[in-house]
Amino acid sequence: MSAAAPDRPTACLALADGTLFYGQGFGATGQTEAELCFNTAMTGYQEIMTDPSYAGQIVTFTFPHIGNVGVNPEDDETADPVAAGMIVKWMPTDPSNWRAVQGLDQWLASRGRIALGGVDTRRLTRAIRQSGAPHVALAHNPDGSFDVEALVAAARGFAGLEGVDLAREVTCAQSYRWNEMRWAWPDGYAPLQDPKYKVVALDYGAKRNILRCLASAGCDVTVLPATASFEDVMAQNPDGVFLSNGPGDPAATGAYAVPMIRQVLDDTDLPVFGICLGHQMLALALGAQTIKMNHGHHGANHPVKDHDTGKVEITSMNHGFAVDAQTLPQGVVETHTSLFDGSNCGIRMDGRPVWSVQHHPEASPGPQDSYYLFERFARAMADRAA
Ligand SMILES: NC(=O)CC[C@H](N)C(=O)O
Repeated sequence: MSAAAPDRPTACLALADGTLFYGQGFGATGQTEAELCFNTAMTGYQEIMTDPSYAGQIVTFTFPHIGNVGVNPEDDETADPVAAGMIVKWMPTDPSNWRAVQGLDQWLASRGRIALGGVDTRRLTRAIRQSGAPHVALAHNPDGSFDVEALVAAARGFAGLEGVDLAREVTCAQSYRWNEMRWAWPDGYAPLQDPKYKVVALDYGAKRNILRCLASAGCDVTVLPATASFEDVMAQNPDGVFLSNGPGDPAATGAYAVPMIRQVLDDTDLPVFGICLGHQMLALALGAQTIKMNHGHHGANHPVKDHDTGKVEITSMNHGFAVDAQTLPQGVVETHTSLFDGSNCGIRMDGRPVWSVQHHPEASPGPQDSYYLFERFARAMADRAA
């Protein structure tokens, strides 16, 4: 199939500035509004689409061949796709992989997610880089008729992600215990074995592989809803507290998450570990500020420097906000920075086992260079118990 827009387009993407991209629709029909980002990962589209951190966003994949391996039940990061939609250069071909149970097209359709294929994703990516992540409306209509003015108006009407607490929408309704470890060939996910540390994980939109990595590092994880109180956390009698990734504006989620984290820091000596939104929550609780980035970081090959060891880790990234390193208070050390743009990628409290990173060490999808952070968390809990 051609990468050029088909003669009779069945989907249309409108940017708030009025730019239009026509192509071929797949997945669900209808219309959706969101912020648009691009992701440079070459693999892992199913994990990306089901990462709850993508709520409120449509993902443009810069890698042109997306959908080739279909979808399977093991690679979901949560029960349903959470990204609002997807944009690809080439229309997906029939899946060819022994793990596939469904094609990407049917999977998206059955889960109500709209997709657009056959557009020039390089042009779209350049537009995002130059002008910042745009607000967009994406319509898929098999009869090919589009009210373009209404579509542009819908894009302009999208309120954006700033000030929006999306963690509340994707968090679990009730607490639960996690009981699965990381994937190991040939057996797949093994059940939790011999956990040594009791960990409470605050679910702001947690990816399953984070919970698996914690389990593989020896943690018996109880997942609590994002709005859990300090008392709810302490009722679990934890050895450590984990703050998950998640969607939306950290400042908005911080309105209720920060006071709880502050109390953990003030009233306990528990090790604390945060990832992505959890990193931003910890930074806010320590008195720093977060900022909206131009087009964020979304990919699986981002170099990050660990200042403690001098080592560079190749990481998985997905964030549109960042911790403003200029606002880190005394007693908080910048531990990691992005080698792409120098933005903050990690902090730690001086002299305490309290730290967090902006990147995704669970790497689903992505390289596994940063798994050591889970083991470091386990060691901190062991040291505290000793
Ligand atoms: N992956 C995440 O946890 C993302 C955090 C936050 N929503 C951001 O976009 O920066």
